[in-house]
Amino acid sequence: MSTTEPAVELHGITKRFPGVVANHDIDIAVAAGTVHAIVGENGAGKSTLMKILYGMQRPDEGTIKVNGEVADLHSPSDAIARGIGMVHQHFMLADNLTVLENVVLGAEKLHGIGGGARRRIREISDQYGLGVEPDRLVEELGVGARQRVEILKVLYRGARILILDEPTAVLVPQEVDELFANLEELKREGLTVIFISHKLDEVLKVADAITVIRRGTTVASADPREVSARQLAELMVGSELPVPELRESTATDVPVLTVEGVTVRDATGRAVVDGVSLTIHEGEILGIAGVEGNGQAELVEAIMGMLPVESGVVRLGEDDLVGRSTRHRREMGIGFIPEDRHRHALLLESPLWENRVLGHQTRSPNVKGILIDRAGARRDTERIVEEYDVRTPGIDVSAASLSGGNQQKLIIGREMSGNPKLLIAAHPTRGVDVGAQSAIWDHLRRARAEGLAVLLISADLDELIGMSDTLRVILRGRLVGEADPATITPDELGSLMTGAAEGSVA
Ligand SMILES: Nc1ncnc2c1ncn2[C@@H]1O[C@H](COP(=O)(O)OP(=O)(O)OP(=O)(O)O)[C@@H](O)[C@H]1O
Repeated sequence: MSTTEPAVELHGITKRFPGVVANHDIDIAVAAGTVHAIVGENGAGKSTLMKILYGMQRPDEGTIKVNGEVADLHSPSDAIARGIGMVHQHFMLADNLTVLENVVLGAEKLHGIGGGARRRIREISDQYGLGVEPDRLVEELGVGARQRVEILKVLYRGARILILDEPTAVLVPQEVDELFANLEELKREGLTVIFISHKLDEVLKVADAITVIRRGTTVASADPREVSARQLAELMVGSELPVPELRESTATDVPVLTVEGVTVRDATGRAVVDGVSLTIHEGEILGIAGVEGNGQAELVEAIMGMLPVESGVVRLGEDDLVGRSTRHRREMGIGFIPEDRHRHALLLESPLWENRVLGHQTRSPNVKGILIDRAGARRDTERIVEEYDVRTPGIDVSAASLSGGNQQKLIIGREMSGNPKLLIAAHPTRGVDVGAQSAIWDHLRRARAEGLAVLLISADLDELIGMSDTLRVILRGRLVGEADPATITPDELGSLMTGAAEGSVA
């Protein structure tokens, strides 16, 4: 470890929200020129801490030092002025603009909007091996390339300290390797990277130092050369490292979901889902692997009735779903965990118990006659909070006040209630810590043993391989391959997903 001044020192940081102490007396020193990982359970306080360091939130107590100087950060622009940049998990780029336009937006004063800016972008791209082309349209770029644009955007503004929020959640293994190579470049140039991750094996691979946060406070510093993923998980949650595994098949030959020749077109007439056929049986989990943006989201939306299908058949059991509303489909027995929980699964400003009712307002225990049964809904929300370990001070706080992982646990509890026949699960454990993830996998396994059919979409290839009975690969809207989850490795699956390998891997 370097003996120079730490790039960032957080000392005695405390942040309170009504009913919750999100950060309590946190001390962290991040050495300059290193990659420093922050790990911890859902709700441990990681995002809050990063928001404080990026000036988005003010601590109630404590001091922040940047390069040895006390920094009073009132806003992200204060943070940027100190050389701190943040790359959010949800990319914030405008699709219909070029890379250059995206990068200079709001930073026109630095190098203009023309040749000077283009030169600077090329310079940064070359310096750190980012491979960013200033004149490409962002919509033409894959996920990994977009992330590199986000990183470049931050560097363009002069950041020497980068905060990355779960940067690998959306990447396939090959892209993760590329990102890590980029981080090495940044380090070599003396930059400092702080990142949050739930993927402990990746943390061990790339971090120089690890800080574990538990229930709002720093409980340990771990040396990645000396701890195992299991030990790290134990430091975080005090329990064993789970593995997603289900080998004994419970699949029957009773079809629950039948999709035949389904095609969906986007506004420009392009087939985003192109003649997709699949069947999921009782007790079967069918996983779909694909690089984001290859039609899996549209397939899910077509099955849920959120996008019209141009042709093809979608059946639940014997019942034709085409033309039915999303609400009707839910009432027929489909649970739905959408990809974008903020847009499609939660009313952020509403209390947890109202979110329990959302999408389930016509079903027990939420109704009595034709009226909402407030007491019934509240009781059932308490049950979900208990069974799914949703960390919250109560069921009357707003969904917005929960940490990301705890919001997700609430949604899963809601969608698993009422014993659905089919569960459509898009990235069910994204942003969820290892302990909660294993609990969710257990819930899914149990429901599967009782006959639940699941369509699983996930960017977490270990989850996809570990949980699926049947594994299909989607590429440019078509199902292009089938893989055997018992034998395929994440790397092989990643190659199928990017089209680098053809056909099926037995
Ligand atoms: N704006 C807010 N209002 C009230 N409580 C909040 C707010 N933001 C965060 N909290 C609470 O602070 C605690 C820490 O949340 P934070 O989002 O920092 O956790 P996290 O470690 O990032 O979790 P995750 O891994 O689930 O994203 C949680 O109990 C959360 O409910």
